Amino acid sequence: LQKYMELRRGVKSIGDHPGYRTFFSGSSTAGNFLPSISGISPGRNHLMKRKYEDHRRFGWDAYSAVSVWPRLRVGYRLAGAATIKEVVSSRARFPKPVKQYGVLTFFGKNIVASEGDEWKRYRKITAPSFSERNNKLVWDETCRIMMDMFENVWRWKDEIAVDHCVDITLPIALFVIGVAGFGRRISWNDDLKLPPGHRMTFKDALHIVSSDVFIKLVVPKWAMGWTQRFRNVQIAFEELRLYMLEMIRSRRNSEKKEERYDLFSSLLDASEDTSDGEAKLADEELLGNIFIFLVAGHETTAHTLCYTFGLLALYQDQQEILYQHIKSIIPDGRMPTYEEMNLFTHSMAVFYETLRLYPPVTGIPKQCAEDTTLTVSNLAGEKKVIPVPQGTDIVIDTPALHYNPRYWDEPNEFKPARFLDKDWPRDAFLPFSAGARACIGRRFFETEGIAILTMLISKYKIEVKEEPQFAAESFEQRRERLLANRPGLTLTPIRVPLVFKKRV
Ligand code: HEM
Repeated sequence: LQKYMELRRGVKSIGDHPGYRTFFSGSSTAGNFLPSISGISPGRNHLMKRKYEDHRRFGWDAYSAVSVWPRLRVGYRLAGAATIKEVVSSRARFPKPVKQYGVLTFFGKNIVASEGDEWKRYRKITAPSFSERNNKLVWDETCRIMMDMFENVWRWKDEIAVDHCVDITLPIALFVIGVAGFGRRISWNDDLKLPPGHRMTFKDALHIVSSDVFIKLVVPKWAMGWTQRFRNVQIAFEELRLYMLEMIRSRRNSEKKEERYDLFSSLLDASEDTSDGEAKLADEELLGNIFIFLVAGHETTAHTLCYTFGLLALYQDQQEILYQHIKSIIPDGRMPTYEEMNLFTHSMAVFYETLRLYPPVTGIPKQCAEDTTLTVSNLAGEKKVIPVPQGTDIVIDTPALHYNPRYWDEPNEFKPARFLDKDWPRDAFLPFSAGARACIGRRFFETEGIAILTMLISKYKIEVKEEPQFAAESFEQRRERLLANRPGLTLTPIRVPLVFKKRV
């Protein structure tokens, strides 16, 4: 009865604006496991599963979500471009709920898990690291990694089949962040000997930390010794920390400082330069921030590449358009250069269309800092002012925004050309968020992604791997199977089996 009264109070505080009324909130631990059950939980992964459908059902581009366990939570899920713009541009009124990110501070405080003056300081110190010189490094190193893969791993074979495309995209993204983030070249056939005093190579530590970070997030400290996998994760975290401290020490001690443009070195330099009176980063903060670049930049990139390859395998006509465009810029198949990056407009359009359909971050949380209101609208063009009490959870529902038919014609279709139109609706495309807290690594990803896509498509044709058990499926069934996803740290493709065929 008490919970029922709480629910009534919550619903009243938002003027009974339509939406979910459930026992568990969608973002609670239980809500992350339970399926959709009326009155109990909106369901696991419901933002991506429902896309725009809940907004259509509740009649507005913002619906409410009121839940009572373990405490009363009142929230809105936004899918209207103008309302979202208002939220992301008012950082003081709608700050980031940093408590939800506390678990990302194992190595130290950082730019993702902070707000207010602390965040401002981190952003100011880290932003210059994402420089033009770093982008060029990203481009050159990505091309080198791809060439290394063609020559030494694929050995220019006519056909390469993979059971799950992330088996390729995760290592590529890891190698790029390894060199452009940490300043350490690691490669496909890396058989580095274990350095003295270490229990794991840098490559293994980086790989385990970035792919199993969720274990560290969900398993309590006292249970980390329970299984071999947990133990390895624990060791990998300790080892990565050790490697990073060694890197800091060796660079501080080296007499002649060579010019380096990886994020780690730039951050180290910036944190030592206190000429403008800014307090320098403590070692813990340096570790915290560089670690967060690894977490934020690895999986997002790898999963986006995986969806891109999957979509191009399904839509052969789109792949051919892309191939012809790439060929028109590098007809002789040579290595593309960083200076040419902006010419690959079709490659960028393919990425944007992939990110529209499969945004890696499906809900961007904000919290309301004061009693206020928001204006929302709907498909019929009606407007309404809704009350937003202090403490309301706001979620920018990227899948709903990206599939909202007000902005996107045939939203379920894969049509990269929509991004070639100079008037495409920028405010309705938020895979990198927007405003002051937008992704700082956007250009890093775009540089890396375009280099990978351009090199791969110019040399190989991507097809769906044929498997006898799926021989009779329709195109729609095949698309659904290939692009099926589950929630993880970021939206995670389940299994994308592909074949890469060498172009003649
Ligand atoms: C497809 C690729 C990527 C996507 C879709 C993506 C998406 C996002 C989103 C949605 C946010 C806002 C998160 C929030 O408000 O909680 C964000 C923030 C951030 N991203 Fe990315 N990201 C990508 C790649 C990268 C890369 C490659 C890096 C670094 C190398 C990076 C570093 C960061 C950092 C440090 C922040 C926090 C910025 C701040 O709070 O000031 N991201 N990203």
